Parts: sequence; C-alpha cells; structure tokens
Amino acid sequence: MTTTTTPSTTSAHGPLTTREPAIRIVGLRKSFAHVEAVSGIDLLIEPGETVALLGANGAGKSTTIGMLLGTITPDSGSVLVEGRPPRPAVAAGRIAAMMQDTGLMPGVSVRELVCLTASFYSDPADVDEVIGAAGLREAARRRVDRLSGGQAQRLRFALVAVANPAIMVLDEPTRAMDVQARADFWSSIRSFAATGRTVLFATHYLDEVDGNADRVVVMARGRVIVDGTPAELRSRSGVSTVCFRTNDDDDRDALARLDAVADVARIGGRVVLRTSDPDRTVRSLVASGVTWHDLEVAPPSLDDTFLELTQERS
Ligand SMILES: Nc1ncnc2c1ncn2[C@@H]1O[C@H](COP(=O)(O)OP(=O)(O)OP(=O)(O)O)[C@@H](O)[C@H]1O
Repeated sequence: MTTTTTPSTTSAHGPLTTREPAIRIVGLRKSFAHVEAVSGIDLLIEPGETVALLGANGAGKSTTIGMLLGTITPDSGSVLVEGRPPRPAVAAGRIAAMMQDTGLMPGVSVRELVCLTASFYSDPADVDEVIGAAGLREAARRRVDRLSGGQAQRLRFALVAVANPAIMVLDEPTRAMDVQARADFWSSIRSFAATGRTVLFATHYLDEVDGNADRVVVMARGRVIVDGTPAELRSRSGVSTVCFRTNDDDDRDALARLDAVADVARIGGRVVLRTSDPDRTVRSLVASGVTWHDLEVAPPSLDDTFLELTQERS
C-alpha cells in the first residue's frame, strides 16, 4: 500500500458522531450449550474512540462482536449502537464490520466488487478513494479469487470502508498480512479514525495496540478484566526487565539471587533479568561485583502484562 487517502469527514448516512454513546453494552450474556461465552459485560464506547479488544482464544471477543452487530442474539442484557438496537444501526449503515474469513464473491475484479458493494448503500464513499486507502490501486483489476491473503484482507477492509460507516468493527483484521502490509493497513485505519469515527478492533497482536488504540479492553472467560489506556494496562504488570552484557562466566545462580529478580535468561549474548523492582535489582547488581556494560532497564511489555492478567484468571 503506497498511498493513503483521507476518508471524508461526513458519513453518508448522517453525522459521524451523535450525542449518544457509539456503543453501550449493559449486562450482556450469551451461552452456547454448556459454554458461557459472554458472562455479563458492560462497556461504553464514546464516538471517536479507537478501542482494542484483547483476549486469549475463546475469551468471548467474537461472540461480543456478533451481539454488537445483531448476528447473535443475547440471552440477556442489552446492546445499543448510537442509542438503537444493532440491526437497525447496521441497516442504516451507521456500523459496519470486517469479520474473520468473510467469503469474497469469486469471478469479479476488486474494483467491481467494491462498486457492487457501494451500490447497496444510498450514499457510499468514493470507490476509488476507498481502493486507494486500502492499498489496492495496483490490484484493482485483479480477480478477487487471485488475491494474496493480505490483499484479500485489505479488500475486506475496502468493502467496509465503502459503506462509509460512523462505527467500524474489525475482527482480527491483519491476519495473513506481512509486516509492511500491517503497517500500511494501520495507517489507513488511523486516517479513518482521525475523521472522528469510532473503531473497535479485536486482535492477538499486542504490538498493534500501541499507537493505534486509545483504549484497551481485555476479556477473559467472557468477562472484561481490564479497561484502560495502553499505559494503564502496562502499569498493571509488576514485571520490568534489566538487560546488560557481561564478561563474566555466566553465573545464573548469582544473578538469580539479585534483589527482586523473578528469572534470568541469556538472549543474543545479553543477560535479561525479569524483575518486580528494577531499582533494587540494579542496586544489588552494582553491589554484587558482576561486571556489566550496556545496561538497559525496560518497563513491562504489553505481552507480559497481557499474559499475567489472562493467566491469573485461567
Ligand atoms: N456457535 C457456537 N457454538 C458453540 N460454542 C461456541 C460458539 N461460538 C463460540 N463458542 C464458544 O464460546 C467461547 C467464546 O468464543 P469466541 O469465539 O467468542 O471467543 P474469541 O475470544 O473470539 O476467540 P478467538 O480469539 O479464538 O477468535 C469459546 O469457548 C467458543 O468455543
């Protein structure tokens, strides 16, 4: 994807924001046979927010998204999209979703399929702008069944963007994309969000949260266990790392005895200490007589925090 076009600041179907919350979920529950997939969720998302929905496999993300779009009926609780039930909001084009592995009509070109989808809406976004924003300009004449996995995902994004919705829901949108395609894709999403639209995306890639989401909602076993900014999420973890190079023979026991150290690893010629208190660990490292250089102290990573939080609940 080389060019990113800025989407229009008005949705075809009305103003981008309303005085109602974009999404209001209260006491939502859903069971399948003996599995309680969603166990009482409350969530308020204001217009213009970009929210990441995280959770291990089976945490209940897709079921929640299904209820948000009206494709799954809740057992109890309520979902309102801009103050109304999901189905009318979807029918009015106020909310549109890119779901995992949605089938794409074979035998037509990318542009034809985007045009066809645009024709379903009374006042869609500009087809060529959307194709450009999705990074599909060069593939516009290619047949849909001949696209790479990453291009097919970008086409799914284009089919949502052409609806020109005020709220976009993306379920693991960057699956099958390579690193460059993911970076370009997020640049398109940020342009979309910058026009005041609301974005809710589910992902397993925690590196996508930083820089793309204002807020992170973590689910485990059908419940919301954390709701805050990426920085707040990180501050929930007590685990930082202290890394350095050493000329000494590796004395793991001595390193493991340093204050507050949880574990010791050697990665790429560097010692990596995971610690609950990096200041105390560094002070005891200095006092220990171990020779060290190129010292680095890193705050908790989102991956560590996520694993700690979700493992606590399993
Ligand atoms: N149609 C269904 N029938 C039976 N069980 C289901 C159905 N849909 C979901 N489940 C179960 O509900 C739980 C939550 O599933 P869900 O797909 O919502 O999780 P998820 O967080 O989206 O997972 P993933 O990250 O793997 O997509 C899982 O235990 C799943 O097996």
